[in-house]
Amino acid sequence: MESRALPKIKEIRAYFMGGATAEKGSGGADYHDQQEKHWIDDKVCTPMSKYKEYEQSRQSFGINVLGTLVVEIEADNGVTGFAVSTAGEMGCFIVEKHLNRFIEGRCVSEIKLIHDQMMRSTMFYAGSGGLVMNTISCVDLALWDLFGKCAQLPVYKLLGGAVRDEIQFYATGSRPDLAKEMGFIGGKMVTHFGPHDGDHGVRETAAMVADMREKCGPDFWLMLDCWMSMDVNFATKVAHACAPYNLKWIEECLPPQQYDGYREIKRNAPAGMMVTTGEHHGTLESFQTLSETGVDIMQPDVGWCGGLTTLLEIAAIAKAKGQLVVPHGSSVYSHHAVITFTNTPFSEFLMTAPEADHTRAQFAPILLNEPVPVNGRIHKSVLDKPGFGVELNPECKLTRPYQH
Ligand SMILES: C[C@H](O)[C@H](O)[C@@H](O)[C@@H](O)C(=O)O
Ligand SMILES: [Mg+2]
Repeated sequence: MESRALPKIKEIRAYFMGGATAEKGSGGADYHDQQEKHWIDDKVCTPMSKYKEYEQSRQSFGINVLGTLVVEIEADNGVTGFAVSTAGEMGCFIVEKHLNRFIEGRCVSEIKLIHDQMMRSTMFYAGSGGLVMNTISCVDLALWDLFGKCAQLPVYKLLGGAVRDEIQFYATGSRPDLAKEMGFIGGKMVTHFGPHDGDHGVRETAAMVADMREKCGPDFWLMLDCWMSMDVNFATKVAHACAPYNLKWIEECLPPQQYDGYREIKRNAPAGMMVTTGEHHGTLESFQTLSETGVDIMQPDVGWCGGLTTLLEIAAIAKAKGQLVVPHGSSVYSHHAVITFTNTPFSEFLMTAPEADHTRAQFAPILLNEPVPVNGRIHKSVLDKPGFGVELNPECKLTRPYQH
């Protein structure tokens, strides 16, 4: 039986929403771009926190300057796939003025060839991740969405199908106690103190964990997300200060490339406490190096690491090493991947409700039909729609700044 002829790609288009040129609070894939008084911007400790003027708000130093990139790819049969990521207007330039040449005219199934050409052709300016890798990731995800829509299959079935009936989630936010009531398996909190706060910062962080342990009982998972803000000594002290409260893991203590530091923290961590990182790592090679440090969980963001094509390769590296791969919260783009991974027993759901007191779509408002966990879970049947199963919200004002 001949395989059905698949269409060719007619046009790729890039739009943006939010970012430095827009009103604050656009949300979307740049989910740090929220309104005032949101838990996600409440004195979260970052590498900038040692500068007093930037200590209170990550938006004050520009965490939300990029905005959302939307990539649309239309096939010659009229079917259109799309994806969103964090790259904004600058991502539009890269898509329309550089990457378009590798995409238009190709068959919708030539995802790996296009991915290789995007990676090789940007090597001279991509470095090891960041804006360019976010842009490539967004194109890759749009290609997978288009392929699924042309094949009339959900992406997870294109990848070989589910290895479990549902995905269980931990929640990232300021209220693990409420997350427990909503059925999540754990709660990850941000840290508010760093090395510049000295031992007072260690004590305050441990007190926060102790308080939440009191509220959540002995077995609910509690984790800390340090967002690159620490050094080896401070992270090690915090880990040991929180060990009595059964901290399950300490996440992203250091900047991405400090591999020796991660190896050191892993070596010095309390027995049984996991060390994790990865969301700001941006190439397959960096995950190979990270895997060799011995971290327990690698946490790539599928919208930032090179897309689904790279995430599949990262998952294989982790699997070979007996490590878990638990992608950074990236909505449907990671749900379709992780339900096919045997080394991803749970996943992250990032609470974008300002008080973290109810579930709200992570990329709200840009995706229609974006699923949220019910009782902390998403069943595979929820994913049974072509592609990634979401559509662009027509009410979101998108701008196409460049054409080719
Ligand atoms: C909650 C963290 O500070 C970040 O905002 C979040 O994006 C990421 O680190 C996470 O793991 O969810
Ligand atoms: Mg994190």
